[in-house]
Amino acid sequence: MKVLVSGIVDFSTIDYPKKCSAVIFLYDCNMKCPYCHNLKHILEHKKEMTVEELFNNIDFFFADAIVISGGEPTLQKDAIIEIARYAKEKGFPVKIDTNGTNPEVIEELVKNKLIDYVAVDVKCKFDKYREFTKCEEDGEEIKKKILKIINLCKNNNVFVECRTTYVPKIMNEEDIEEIAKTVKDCDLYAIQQFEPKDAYDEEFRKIMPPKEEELIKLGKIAKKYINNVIIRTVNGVFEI
Ligand SMILES: C[S@@+](CC[C@H](N)C(=O)[O-])C[C@H]1O[C@@H](n2cnc3c(N)ncnc32)[C@H](O)[C@@H]1O
Ligand code: SF4
Repeated sequence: MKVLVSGIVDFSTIDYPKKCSAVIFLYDCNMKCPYCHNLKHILEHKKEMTVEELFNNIDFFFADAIVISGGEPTLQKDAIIEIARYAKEKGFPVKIDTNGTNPEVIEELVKNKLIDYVAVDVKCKFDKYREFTKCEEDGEEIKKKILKIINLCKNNNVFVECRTTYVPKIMNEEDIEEIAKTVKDCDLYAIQQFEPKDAYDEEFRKIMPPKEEELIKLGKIAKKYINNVIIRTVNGVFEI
């Protein structure tokens, strides 16, 4: 089985909450989020390797967990199943970052007990989804898929985080309120501070990141519907 890999980070303290993780960035994506700081790198870097070669390329001196990210990792179903199995055999907890478009892939991981933590991005209000992310699905389809992932995780004791990267002017309080109402059953909702530096769309590189006070205000809106809400900023993680 070959995996298409765009990059590896041996050691991260921010990608798997409360753990030091190695992060595997898989090639390609089925969305084109204008704010994405990974997409350009992902599309420009593609290395084919076996799962064994992939793990031989990771320095496990510090890492005690594996994060499978990208790009959109669920586009490589067989590869992520093999990566997760390999990681579990070595005793590592496994987290996946996904845009939620392939719940059947998450189901396969969950049902085979290959995953411990699922982080699903909820990009914006659902009626803006197709225009904002250039995805194939309409907002209602995306909503059903995200809810399916939340249910799957909840029913199988897998921790499920939903998260939104908040871009000022493009998004507003209404987006956060609608998202929070929809994903209210998740274990954790995170509002992430947009970082403009490497945004895929150059117009987004000119947008200032939201201030912490703005994110706290949005967090309080989400908190009306969800118990466990945090904001993630360059300065750290703050509970609301
Ligand atoms: C690059 S995505 C990869 C996984 C998956 N495709 C997804 O969208 O969740 C990983 C995380 O980075 C976040 N992200 C992307 N661009 C960002 C930016 N410019 N500032 C802050 N977070 C960003 C996404 O919202 C997502 O939570
Ligand atoms: S944020 Fe995720 S879904 Fe959006 S373009 Fe980047 S990798 Fe793809």
